[in-house]
Amino acid sequence: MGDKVEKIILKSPALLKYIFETSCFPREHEQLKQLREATVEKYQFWSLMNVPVDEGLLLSMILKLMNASKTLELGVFTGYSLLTTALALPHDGKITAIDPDKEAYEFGLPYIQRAGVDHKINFCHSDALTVLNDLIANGKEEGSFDFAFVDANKDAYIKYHDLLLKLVKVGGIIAYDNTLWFGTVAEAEENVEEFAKKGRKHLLQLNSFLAADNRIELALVSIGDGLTLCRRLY
Ligand SMILES: C[S@@+](CC[C@H](N)C(=O)[O-])C[C@H]1O[C@@H](n2cnc3c(N)ncnc32)[C@H](O)[C@@H]1O
Repeated sequence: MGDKVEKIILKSPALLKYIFETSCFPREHEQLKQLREATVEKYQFWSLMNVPVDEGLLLSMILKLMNASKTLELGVFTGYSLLTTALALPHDGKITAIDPDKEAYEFGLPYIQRAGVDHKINFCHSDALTVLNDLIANGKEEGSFDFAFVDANKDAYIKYHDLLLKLVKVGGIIAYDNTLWFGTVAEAEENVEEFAKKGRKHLLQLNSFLAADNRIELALVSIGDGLTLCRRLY
């Protein structure tokens, strides 16, 4: 399936090359570059799970614009978006990062350490639903997070949404990755390759759900594989 999957939504290779070469690669932090390259070498096809460089730069810009200092990261893998976030937060910033795959996180950890930002990360080797429910149950964390980046199992995004709306402060952002699912959300089901069908269904449900949710302000950005930004209104 590898050759057929293009995660990046922009389908003009020349324009994509131009954007990456002029504005993205020259601005990518050295440790992010090394992490991205090492992830490709080790994980081959699955390295596509790292957020692409242009999306990383956008996430960094958003975090800095909103002066975020406390965030949640659901779905870490080797940590491209995690390192991006850790670099964007102030020295005393804190990230609760959750993933049941500790091995991938540990693969990326030396790059995070070399960037000098590992002290900002609390890695939870767990499933995100458990950690989010625990954070709510402990009674001190509701409304305390500035930002949440959700790039984990797509079948639970709607469940995460209700919990995250409790944990993120009013005015805070919940960002969902892969909301255009290789562009398949706009294709008829019979034209979608088998491996993409399940995810497409979950993302179609999420996109309709978010569009009707009056608790948030919404912007679906066609960058990477689609990034939906939700700002908590009340
Ligand atoms: C697309 S990758 C994350 C990529 C990462 N954001 C990056 O930029 O490198 C998805 C990750 O979600 C994790 N995941 C799967 N199920 C999960 C769950 N229930 N809770 C938290 N993370 C989960 C997987 O182990 C995988 O590492």
